Amino acid sequence: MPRRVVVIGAGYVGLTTAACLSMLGHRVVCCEVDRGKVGRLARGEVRTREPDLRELVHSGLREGTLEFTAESGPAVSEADAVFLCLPTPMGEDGAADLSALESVVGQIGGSLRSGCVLVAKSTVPVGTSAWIARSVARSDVAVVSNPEFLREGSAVHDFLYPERIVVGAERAETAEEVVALYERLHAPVVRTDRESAEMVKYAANCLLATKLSYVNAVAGLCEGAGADVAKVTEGMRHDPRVGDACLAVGPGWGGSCLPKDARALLRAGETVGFEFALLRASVEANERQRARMVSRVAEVCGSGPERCLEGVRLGLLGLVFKAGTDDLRDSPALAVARGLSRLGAELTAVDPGLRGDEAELAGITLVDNAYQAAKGTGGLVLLTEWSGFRELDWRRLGALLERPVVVDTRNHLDPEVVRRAGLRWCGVGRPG
Ligand SMILES: NC(=O)c1ccc[n+]([C@@H]2O[C@H](COP(=O)([O-])OP(=O)(O)OC[C@H]3O[C@@H](n4cnc5c(N)ncnc54)[C@H](O)[C@@H]3O)[C@@H](O)[C@H]2O)c1
Ligand SMILES: O=c1ccn([C@@H]2O[C@H](COP(=O)(O)OP(=O)(O)O[C@H]3O[C@H](CO)[C@@H](O)[C@H](O)[C@H]3O)[C@@H](O)[C@H]2O)c(=O)[nH]1
Repeated sequence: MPRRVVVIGAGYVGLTTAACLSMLGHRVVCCEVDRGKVGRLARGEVRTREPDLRELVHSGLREGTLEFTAESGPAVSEADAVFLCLPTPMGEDGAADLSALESVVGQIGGSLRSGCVLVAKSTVPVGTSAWIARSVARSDVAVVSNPEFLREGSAVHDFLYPERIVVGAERAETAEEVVALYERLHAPVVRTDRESAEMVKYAANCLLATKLSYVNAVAGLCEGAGADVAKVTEGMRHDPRVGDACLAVGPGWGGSCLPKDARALLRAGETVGFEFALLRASVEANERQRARMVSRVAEVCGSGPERCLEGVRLGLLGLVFKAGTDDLRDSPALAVARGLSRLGAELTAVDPGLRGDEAELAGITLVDNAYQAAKGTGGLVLLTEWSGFRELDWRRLGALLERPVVVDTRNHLDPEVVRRAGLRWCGVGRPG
């Protein structure tokens, strides 16, 4: 049955949720504090780089099932369900910063329609939904935890074809109201209490992070032992208990979620007297992985016996945290770039996801293509796995480079193709 839904926050999660729920037949109002963004979205200008998102927003606007506003009051007073899709970034002590959530809950609590369900979709520490319920302090409003599992770069697809929908509620009837919003998705539903739903999200993200740290560590071991991590992971992935996902080595894991969620879970453990040593080791291994990639580039591209990078020009292929996004938040690629810069390297980069006006790029020259990035440099460093990097003309690149070498921190390129063009290819955990 079509419902009146309000989504608060028009970021990756909020805008995707709003656009997809309107596509599923609900009447959606998306509230956003950034008035500039509201104006742009209302005109159909979608800057979030996600496949199919612009088309869904356009269709919702055209059909009149999707609206954008900066004023949440009128919309929430008529809504059957209000989704909180607000940022929960890392606070100073590592815990999730809930200030955006606190301020919105304080603002809207009194305006919610009687019978409305307030849905916490942001990633929040265990106990937050119960806290929201206490703050709203209304027996006629239910608070439900419904964490989101979409990945950037495939947000719309992940929302519309979820592996599972997790709904944590105090009462079965309220859970069913949220489940009904998604009925057209035919996804498996996990019904639970609010606290367990909140924990599912952290436990899942932190397991993925730990798996990534593990595979990066196996790559390090392969180097010393003379094994090839590509063959090792190929041999592992056939076992369904290991699974196919998160086995690609890289310069460490990053993005807006995994690092902050790992820190938040560690902090949450501390507050209840539980030292999550395994997770802490994963976080530390991830820091070492980023540093290891900086050292690797210095070994290969540095000069003199010290392998010094002072004044060495390097071309970087990719800066965003993974291919398919424009997101630089906690990007391992950017962290490695900064590490190289601290050692005195001069950096030119290309990234198909970036426009060039990003503040985080301080000191890195962004150019339009890999050939410009390579020209006159003492080596290329591949940091993000954009598919276009596989199609490059390596002979042409080799001729432009002062030193024909590429450090591939993601084992993304075909080493034979690169070598046939006369360049040295250095991967991670692989011979060469
Ligand atoms: N990005 C992801 O892939 C992803 C996936 C699953 C879950 N999450 C979680 O979802 C939550 C949101 O993440 P995101 O990546 O969409 O964040 P985001 O930073 O992309 O978007 C948040 C939006 O909320 C807006 N906002 C801030 N304060 C507001 C207020 N008072 N009123 C209205 N709007 C306000 C911001 O302007 C911004 O547009 C976080 O808890 C995150 O951990 C993110
Ligand atoms: O085989 C892999 C897979 C990922 N990564 C890296 O790991 C990080 C995270 O990747 P990914 O999980 O694809 O990105 P996100 O979009 O941040 O998605 C994660 O974080 C979201 C926010 O919580 C969750 O909803 C998703 O389920 C969870 O996968 C990135 O730096 C990737 O480059 C690898 O190095 N190798």
